[in-house]
Amino acid sequence: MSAPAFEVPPFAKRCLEAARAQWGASFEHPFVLALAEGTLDAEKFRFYQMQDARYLEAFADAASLISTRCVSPVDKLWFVDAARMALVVEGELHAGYGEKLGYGPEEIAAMELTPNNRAYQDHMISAATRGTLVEAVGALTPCPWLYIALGQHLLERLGTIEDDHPYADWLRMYSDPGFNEYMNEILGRLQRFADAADEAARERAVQAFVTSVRYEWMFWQQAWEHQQWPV
Ligand SMILES: Cc1ncc(C[n+]2csc(CCO)c2C)c(N)n1
Repeated sequence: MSAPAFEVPPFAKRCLEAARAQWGASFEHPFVLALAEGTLDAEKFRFYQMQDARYLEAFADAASLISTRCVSPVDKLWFVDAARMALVVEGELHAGYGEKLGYGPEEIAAMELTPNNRAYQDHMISAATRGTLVEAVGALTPCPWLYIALGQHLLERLGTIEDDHPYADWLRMYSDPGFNEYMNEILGRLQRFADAADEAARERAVQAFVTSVRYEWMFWQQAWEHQQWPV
């Protein structure tokens, strides 16, 4: 086992403990297993990536909204940067795959969101606008945390990511140790905002975190089944 890649403060531990079963389910999802093995159907990956491009816009909006609610300029700047990074860094990953898989910004903008994607986005934006600050950050945190934990876990399992692996760019992006600092920064803020809140607000933040972890699983699922609206 490698050393822990980043610090997990007590409140983040409490959140993770509350979401243990849902968190583990993502690691077992057939989409994730096939992605790691390189056997994932390209059409499923294309569907996922296009939905994800729109999801990242909502992540950036949630982070921007959170920045307006922070008091300290250092905290504001961190969330503004997180919004920017979601659009720029991950946008590059999407541009690369868009070229390979044949989709561009117009198709992404015109595409209908799946029910699960829409629900996840609405949950994050609702927590960012209607929740307390700790609840807003609680809803946002599973997004980077689960992917980075997953990326590091898959890298450990695969040993190395071969250049000819069809999803090498995706796997390399999320197993990049550069994200460890990002995780220390967001989990440290989650702790500080939890410390400044009352217990009722902390419990709501835990529940918002668990809900986002559920939606992370549902995001794999909507791509796996090419989810459609029932009517
Ligand atoms: C559904 C979904 N969940 C999580 C991520 C990963 N992610 C989104 S923003 C961010 C922080 C760095 O920009 C990370 C790691 C994703 N792409 N799609």
